[in-house]
Amino acid sequence: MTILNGITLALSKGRIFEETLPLLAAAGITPTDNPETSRKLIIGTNRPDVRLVIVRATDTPTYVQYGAADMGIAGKDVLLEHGGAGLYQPLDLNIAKCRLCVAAPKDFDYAAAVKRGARIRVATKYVNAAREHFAAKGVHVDLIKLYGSMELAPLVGLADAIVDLVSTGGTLKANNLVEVEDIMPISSRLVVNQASLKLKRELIQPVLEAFAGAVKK
Ligand SMILES: Nc1ncnc2c1ncn2[C@@H]1O[C@H](COP(=O)(O)OP(=O)(O)OP(=O)(O)O)[C@@H](O)[C@H]1O
Ligand SMILES: O=P(O)(O)OC[C@H]1O[C@H](OP(=O)(O)OP(=O)(O)O)[C@H](O)[C@@H]1O
Repeated sequence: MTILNGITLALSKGRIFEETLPLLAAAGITPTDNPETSRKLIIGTNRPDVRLVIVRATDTPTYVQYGAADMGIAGKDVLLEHGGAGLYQPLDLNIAKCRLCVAAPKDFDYAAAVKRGARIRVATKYVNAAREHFAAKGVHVDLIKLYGSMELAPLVGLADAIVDLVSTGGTLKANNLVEVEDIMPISSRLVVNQASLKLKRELIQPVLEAFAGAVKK
């Protein structure tokens, strides 16, 4: 349940939590525990009217959609798969930046396979974004849903290619894969429950403005 006289913000551990700390600081919010070391899933802050809930990155939009959290921070990749129902997305926070791309083993000629209209087996966690991308390009694919370690799939014959997030390119390189198509840039967005925005505007609006002022261009 959300706190009636306050706001609940859903965050995932790791890069989103770390990169959100400066934004929270700009809004005058300091968490009282570190989710990396604490096992607590509800974390208080220096402000009695603001609390954090620690969720899986892919679950953030769901908590906010159903009002279990008033606000949250989620990657565009996650929002594309969720669909965005019930969510207001007022702000690109420009954090957790990476890109969604198609990658394949060095010896797989992706361009040639596309050209001859072959059916390509693609493993990914991002089936909605992948389906849309390949449909727009007229590429025939069989999508295989995975929940992580996509880079392994082409190495063991599960797929010809993958759709995954890339940042430094280090993970692709370590697994002898190369990027063959860029799909879109990814960053994390602030999401707000549409009802909370109306009912708790006086609490949410200042946080929104502080975040907007602290966003790095
Ligand atoms: N290598 C990366 N560099 C920068 N940002 C990234 C990178 N990988 C993922 N992200 C972004 O950070 C978000 C959170 O990633 P994180 O690794 O914390 O969760 P996850 O392991 O992908 O999700 P889940 O725990 O639900 O499986 C992703 O949704 C994406 O938008
Ligand atoms: O291009 P790079 O800088 O190597 O980053 C890309 C990797 O980052 C993400 O994984 P993450 O680090 O989130 O691991 P996880 O999916 O196991 O959480 C993504 O799924 C890639 O595997």
